[in-house]
Amino acid sequence: MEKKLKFGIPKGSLEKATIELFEKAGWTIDVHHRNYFPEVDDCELEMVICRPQEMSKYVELGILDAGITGKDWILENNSKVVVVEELIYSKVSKKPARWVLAVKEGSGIERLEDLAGKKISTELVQFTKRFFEERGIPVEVSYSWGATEAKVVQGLCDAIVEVTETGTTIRAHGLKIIYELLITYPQLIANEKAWEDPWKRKKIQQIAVLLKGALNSHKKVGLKMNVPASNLEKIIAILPSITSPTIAQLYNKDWYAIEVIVSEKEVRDLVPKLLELGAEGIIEYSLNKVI
Ligand SMILES: Nc1ncnc2c1ncn2[C@@H]1O[C@H](COP(=O)(O)OP(=O)(O)OP(=O)(O)O)[C@@H](O)[C@H]1O
Ligand SMILES: O=P(O)(O)OC[C@H]1O[C@H](OP(=O)(O)OP(=O)(O)O)[C@H](O)[C@@H]1O
Ligand SMILES: [Mg+2]
Repeated sequence: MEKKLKFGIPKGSLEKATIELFEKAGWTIDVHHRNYFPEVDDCELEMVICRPQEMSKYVELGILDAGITGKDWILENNSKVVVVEELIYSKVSKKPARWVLAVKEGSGIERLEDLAGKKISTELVQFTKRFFEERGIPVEVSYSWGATEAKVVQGLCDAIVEVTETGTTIRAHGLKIIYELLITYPQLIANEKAWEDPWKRKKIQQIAVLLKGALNSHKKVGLKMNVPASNLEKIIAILPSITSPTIAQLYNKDWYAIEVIVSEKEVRDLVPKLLELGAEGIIEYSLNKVI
């Protein structure tokens, strides 16, 4: 029988970034209009689009073998799953999403203790309840279906526990962050039984390595150049190489070819220095993966 791994793609905030990451990693995922079972160009994979809030429950139950969701929802659900890899990406940036406690500017609420007896609105109810219980601060936590920032502005609650990436929404509502509860990244999680199955584990690891490799190549480029033997050491000394440089002697010449991976923004300062030291034929190329 043909083997397949059932893999969950998060719907919503992370969907686009996740599909783009898979593309860079080598898998094309085609989402057909209003269909939650996208096509993927790998007969060993079956993709399912699933709400990130529920993903860890499905992975824990084995309905999905593996999937990607935020650390926040795994903690909220208290799910028993294998965390295979933390993947550093977000909705629009590589910055982490942060769950913060925010209040109306001028509310007089400055510290966690000031919230005793007050109302908090959030999507992350269980996590927030546990957070305040552990600190012995009695608060009333109620579930918000979204657009949470508006609720504190309207006076429906005294504070919110909300996720923020760029800070735009918090700023747009004139809110003030008074505490950071959790930094969250997407995590690749696996069902415990699936992880014990050698075929499934290998497939999950293949995905993890390639997704990580695709993320590692972010804002990095490859540089290739020829350098005279007389300046080889000087040139190597100024190369901010992420990996050790590859060096090969050119045929029949007192010259060497050097290849390095550097961060994209270092190139503009590096190139003039390399030219000064006699480097020639400098080539910069983009990278898909760094593994
Ligand atoms: N603006 C954001 N920037 C970065 N990450 C976010 C943002 N909003 C949500 N996330 C992260 O994406 C995951 C899913 O978010 P969330 O639970 O809010 O659902 P959603 O994808 O935003 O759906 P919807 O768009 O319907 O609200 C969570 O792990 C969360 O941390
Ligand atoms: O810091 P920022 O970059 O502004 O991002 C934060 C906003 O993004 C999410 O909203 P989402 O789009 O998920 O809407 P929702 O309120 O319907 O969940 C989150 O709930 C914040 O409102
Ligand atoms: Mg949301």
